[in-house]
Amino acid sequence: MAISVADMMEEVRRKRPLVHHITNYVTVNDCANVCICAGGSPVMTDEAKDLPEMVALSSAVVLNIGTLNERTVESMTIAGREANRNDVPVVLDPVGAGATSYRTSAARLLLDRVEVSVIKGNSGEIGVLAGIGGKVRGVDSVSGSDGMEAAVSALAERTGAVVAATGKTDYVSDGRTVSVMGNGSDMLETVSGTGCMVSSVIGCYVGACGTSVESVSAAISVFNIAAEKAVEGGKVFGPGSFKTKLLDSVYGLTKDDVDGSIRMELRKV
Ligand SMILES: Nc1ncnc2c1ncn2[C@@H]1O[C@H](COP(=O)(O)OP(=O)(O)O)[C@@H](O)[C@H]1O
Ligand SMILES: Cc1ncsc1CCOP(=O)(O)O
Ligand SMILES: [Mg+2]
Repeated sequence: MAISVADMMEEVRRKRPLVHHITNYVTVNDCANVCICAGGSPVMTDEAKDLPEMVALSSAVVLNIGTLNERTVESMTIAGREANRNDVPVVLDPVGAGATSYRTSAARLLLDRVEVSVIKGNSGEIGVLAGIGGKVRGVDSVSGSDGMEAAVSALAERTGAVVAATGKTDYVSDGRTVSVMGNGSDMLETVSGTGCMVSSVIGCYVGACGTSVESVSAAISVFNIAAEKAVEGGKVFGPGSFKTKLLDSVYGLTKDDVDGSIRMELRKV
């Protein structure tokens, strides 16, 4: 029988996967904290000499190009290749792909150099990488979600990765199955880094439960249900209090919260 989202949440908390990140300097602390709240153990390092041992110890590697530069793209290549050698899943967050040609080519270069297990971006970034013409301004998607179900499936089929596109509706596919999810809160758009945080939570879930449409979807659902619960608590007065409540809510989410709120549909491609 397939393992439920609530059971995967418990599995992550039980296994406490070590999630290695090379990520951006805007949201790095939020990624570390959400990783702990979700049940994982974060570590951030991008020094080439530190990478082989750290990656070998890790349950997952998250590569986030939000504040990329020539040195960190090389570090991401080293970390990704070490992860491949050690059978450690790699999550790529192509932040800002499509906004500039440098970001788009860096995302493509990493996909060429590294066997990536999960590609997770907003709908604009995934639209660009899938070739359906998403629009990205800075790090934000300015495209709608038209065609995303086909886009995630096509990119998954082309790359062999599980592909996730986030937004008001979230889509995840491995090229055979697509999951379509409707949890979340529009408050998530008022805080920088919620997409980066989702990538860290995905790192926890693939690290503890393996890479699949189900585990990636579970991570997104847990994060988005936590956002709903944060707002329902009545103590959110704006983006600042929302971010604090969001972390509390990821930390305290119960199996009943998940089972009572989840909005996820699995479809065959
Ligand atoms: N309008 C919305 N309503 C509900 N959830 C949203 C909305 N926009 C984004 N989200 C959620 O916020 C998180 C970040 O998604 P997104 O804004 O697409 O990424 P990014 O921050 O990388 O641009 C995801 O969990 C996504 O499902
Ligand atoms: C604002 C900004 N600039 C470079 S990285 C970054 C954070 C992006 O976070 P997210 O992808 O979660 O919106
Ligand atoms: Mg993002």
